[in-house]
Amino acid sequence: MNNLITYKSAKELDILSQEKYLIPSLSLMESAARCFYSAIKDKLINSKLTIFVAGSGNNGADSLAVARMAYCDGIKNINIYFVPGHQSKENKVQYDICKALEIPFTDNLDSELIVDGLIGVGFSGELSQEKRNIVDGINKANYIISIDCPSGLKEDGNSYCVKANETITFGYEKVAFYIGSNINYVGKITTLNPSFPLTSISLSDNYRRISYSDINLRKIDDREYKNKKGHVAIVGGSKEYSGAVRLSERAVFKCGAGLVTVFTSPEIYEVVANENLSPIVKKFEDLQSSNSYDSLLIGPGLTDLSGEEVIKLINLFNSKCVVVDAGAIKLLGENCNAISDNSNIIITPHLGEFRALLATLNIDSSNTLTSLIAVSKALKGATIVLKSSITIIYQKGMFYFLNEPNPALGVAGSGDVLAGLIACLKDPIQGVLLHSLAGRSAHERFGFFTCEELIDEVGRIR
Ligand SMILES: NC(=O)C1=CN([C@@H]2O[C@H](COP(=O)(O)OP(=O)(O)OC[C@H]3O[C@@H](n4cnc5c(N)ncnc54)[C@H](O)[C@@H]3O)[C@@H](O)[C@H]2O)[C@H](O)CC1
Repeated sequence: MNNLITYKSAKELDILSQEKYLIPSLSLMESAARCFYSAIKDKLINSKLTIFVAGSGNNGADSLAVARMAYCDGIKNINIYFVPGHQSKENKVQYDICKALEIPFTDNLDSELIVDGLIGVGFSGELSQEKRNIVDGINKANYIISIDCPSGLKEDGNSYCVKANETITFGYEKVAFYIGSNINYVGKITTLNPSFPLTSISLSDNYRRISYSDINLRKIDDREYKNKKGHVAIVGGSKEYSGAVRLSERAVFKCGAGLVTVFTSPEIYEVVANENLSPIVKKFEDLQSSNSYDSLLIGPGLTDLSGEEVIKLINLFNSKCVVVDAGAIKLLGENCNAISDNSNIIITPHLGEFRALLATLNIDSSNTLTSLIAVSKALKGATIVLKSSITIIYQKGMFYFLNEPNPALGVAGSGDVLAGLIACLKDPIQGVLLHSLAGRSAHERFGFFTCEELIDEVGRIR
């Protein structure tokens, strides 16, 4: 798990390094520029002309410092494109050095390689038209390397910004990289530590990037009997969507559960009961107690229950893990007040379902992270798994991001499998990681795949 930080915290890190740990600002900047220069030196040598874009803040100062290091190292095919404004004191120092060294300045952005130091984590609000024109000019280059973050990258998505091929960021990756479609503007990410005393500073930020190395599935003992391996109740299925509940059920078994009971619509009871040999199959009305079950998954293919009926079942499992997916998610909004306190709900919406939920709950949708907090609060502290090419999990005040895009996972039934895994493991992070890893492995094995193949891959990995 890696920390991610907001722009505000990145600035705090800078200030703490200077004020508490007495590292001079120019010394941090020198280290930042030095490690940045080492990382891009080969590209500078091989470029006919590199333009260093420098704004008037410390991001611009970094750009000036890197340009100076390259120049002093004998790389003369560089120009500086300086954007005047209210200059920080470090910027003034770096600017004066570049002028004294007579490094050429230009007002032309035509170049195959651009180092983008227009604005870093000091960015707020919107870019002026003048800055947008500069961003457009930068974006015409063949290759762009952004310092710390692409200039103009907003923390709430919807950015008008530099589209970098690479971003070399200082200290920690920034949360902004993983919001909305921002990742498309960041390019390859490298994280360098200039000399921030990272291990001495405890950040209050609640953002983590998760990866496959965080997979930590409960080991199933050799002698474990089916009752010990977990019993999952699944409520779902309708005449229109009879496959969803079956995919969830198979995913639960392949994930290691010993027992699954499916509660389904009377209309498809025969189909589900006859075509599936492993689960116990019952009708919706038969679910009267949570006693025999470890968790509940409600929603796959569900169309025939009312909001009141869904909430009643969720509340029945009040003290246990409840995963709410697909057809049940849309019923939550209008009935959220009826959800019991202290429930352990995990909802798994895709972006469309999440937007619909925001509309029903009358929550502002302009900032993904704040809207996740608001939805969780409205649903009595629910955990939210927001599914997209970057999955965001919001749980108990923490945000977890998984950035493992896989076009093959965007296939009918993929969400039913994920919901099944989370219900079986009773852990959204482990469920999301296992689903993603199985998707990657299935993609390598089959190319594009069906969910039956994905489920088999879950069994192999588990
Ligand atoms: N020791 C250090 O100082 C280190 C700094 N690093 C680098 O510093 C930047 C952060 O620098 P800061 O001066 O705080 O801010 P920026 O340069 O990112 O931006 C300020 C600059 O941008 C202008 N601005 C802000 N918002 C807008 C807007 N909406 N439209 C137009 N212009 C805007 C503002 O007016 C200022 O001129 C960090 O990213 C690092 O690159 C290193 O971390 C090393 C140590």
